[in-house]
Amino acid sequence: MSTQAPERHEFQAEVKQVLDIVVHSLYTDKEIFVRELVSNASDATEKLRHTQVAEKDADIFDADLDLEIQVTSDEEAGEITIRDFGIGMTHDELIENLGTIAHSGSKAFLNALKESGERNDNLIGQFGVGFYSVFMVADSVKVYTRSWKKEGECYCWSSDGSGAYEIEQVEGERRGTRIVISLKDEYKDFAKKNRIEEIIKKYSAFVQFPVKVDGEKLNTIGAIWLKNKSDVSDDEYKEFYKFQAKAFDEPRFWLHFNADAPLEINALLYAPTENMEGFGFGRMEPGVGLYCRKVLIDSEPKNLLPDWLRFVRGVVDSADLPLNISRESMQDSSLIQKLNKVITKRFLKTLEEKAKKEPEVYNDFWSSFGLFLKEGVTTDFTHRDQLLKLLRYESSYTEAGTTTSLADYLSRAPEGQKEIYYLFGPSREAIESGPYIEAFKARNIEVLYLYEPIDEFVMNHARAFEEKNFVSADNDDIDLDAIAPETDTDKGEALEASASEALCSFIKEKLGDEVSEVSASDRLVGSPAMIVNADKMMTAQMRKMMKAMQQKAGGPEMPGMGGEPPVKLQVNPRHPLVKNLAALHESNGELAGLISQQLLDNARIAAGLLEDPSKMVQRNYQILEQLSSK
Ligand SMILES: Nc1ncnc2c1ncn2[C@@H]1O[C@H](COP(=O)(O)OP(=O)(O)OP(=O)(O)O)[C@@H](O)[C@H]1O
Repeated sequence: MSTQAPERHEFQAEVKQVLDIVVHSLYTDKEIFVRELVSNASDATEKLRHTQVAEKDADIFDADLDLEIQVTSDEEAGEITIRDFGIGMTHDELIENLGTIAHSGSKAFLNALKESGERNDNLIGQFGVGFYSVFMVADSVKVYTRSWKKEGECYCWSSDGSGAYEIEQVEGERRGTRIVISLKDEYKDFAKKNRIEEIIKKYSAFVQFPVKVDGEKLNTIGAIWLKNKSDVSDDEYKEFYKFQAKAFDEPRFWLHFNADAPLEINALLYAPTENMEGFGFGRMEPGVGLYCRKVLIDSEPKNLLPDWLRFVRGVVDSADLPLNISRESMQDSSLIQKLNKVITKRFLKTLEEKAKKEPEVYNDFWSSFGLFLKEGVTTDFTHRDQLLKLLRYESSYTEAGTTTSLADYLSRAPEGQKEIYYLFGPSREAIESGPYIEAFKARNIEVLYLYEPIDEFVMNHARAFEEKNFVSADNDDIDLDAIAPETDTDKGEALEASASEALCSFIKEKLGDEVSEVSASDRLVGSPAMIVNADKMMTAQMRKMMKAMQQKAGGPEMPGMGGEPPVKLQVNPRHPLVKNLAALHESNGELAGLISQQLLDNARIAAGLLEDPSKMVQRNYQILEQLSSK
């Protein structure tokens, strides 16, 4: 019997949007509404169980109820009821949870919808619209609920899925939530007992509480992470991944292990196939659930794994966890730190083994998730050495699209090579057509190719691998001749030393403050000139990137970042253009001056340093004009 008149509430605008799409969608797997509601029932029951164990003297309403999920149906009336004895909801929680879009699933759905820019029914299946999915099949839905807190009332929330819902106070509900679904005529089939049984078996095999249809328990698999590996089939592992991570992809691989020391741990960790961050869905939240003897402590514990492993999904169960500890203090506890250490180490070891025994699987993983490992190198000192072994890069030795490890790189390096060389560029083609690689190629010295902005930070943070420093190949004081002689010695005559000196001082005079030094170099083979970097800490690219970041942020200038610092220019005394210039600067100083300027700008382009080409284009015309007049 109602003690107050029903209240009418409008759904929040975003919920209306979701409901409109859900109700009118042509998505074919309508049955997923059962999965969503059973999963909500299970979550609510988990929360209740956690309260029971964590707060020994919590005053729980209806404390003696069994923790199970009951499903009943009435085929004739076209009705399904899903009931749990979980935490239930108060009046305000009903409004917050079922009237707004505060929860994760529907939010991700709306974002994905915006991203894909068009109506895409499949997104419902991929992201799950949670509770609202019931309106794909229901005419009306009633949610009877009673919160676990001793003091409280029972309520009935009801809606037909159009713009509004009602909340009414009712009497006599037990603790938890009872959802009564009145099916649309065309979906009355779902109320058939065998149909609902089939759906529950399909989607709810891993639910941690008994799911009973008309009193008969259907789900039997339960906590597979506590089982022996030999008792779990690959299909069960895959299904559990989809269930636990609410994933729509397959797992790439998984790691199932238990340990007794220093802590008792049962863990099942998955590497997903898809990198959702790569799809532009924003930063992933950690998704490895933390359990103590099957009791969920926290589904998204923050510090259980390092941040750069946030793509990993799965379950960690430790019998050593104290249950009566708040989630907040749990996050920083030394126990979590210990778990973190053990699990991270094991996961990294698995990656190392994959790389060794199944290189294709690892390389595939690397191309989707390598960025996370690179992030690890730059942020996680503890695991840096292990992570460095897992890095993969293209190089001047590999084919396009294939990569090398740092260890393999070193195994090929000539005896005298004390450093690991890399070049950063937008693509393989860009790096290979630039001037920097020439001298290395001419001596068969391998250079790693870095394509992503984070790579330079990786090199900078890591500094060295197996005591060999990472050095950018555009650095000015690399003594290549000390490592290996040039293989092709037939490069034509070089300018006389005196002529070359005279030319360098002419160029320096013409370029003024734009260059700090001009010198002849035998590092160049096919290019006339290049800019070399004298800053050991920062490559020119990195300097440019930091400056851009700074300008974007509108912050104060970092020291050493203001204006363009003068660059060091090296010219190739064997190159015909340079030889011509040596003769020209005596007969036609004006044209030789213009060509010197052009040489510098071309070298800037090759180094990725030319920001405004307009001056260069004007000068280019001047040069062409002078040449064409001859
Ligand atoms: N049976 C239930 N008992 C108690 N609370 C519930 C129940 N069903 C839903 N809720 C509440 O309503 C909220 C919204 O549910 P919904 O299924 O739409 O999203 P969700 O489960 O939070 O998100 P996701 O589907 O991404 O896990 C839940 O977060 C929960 O707080």
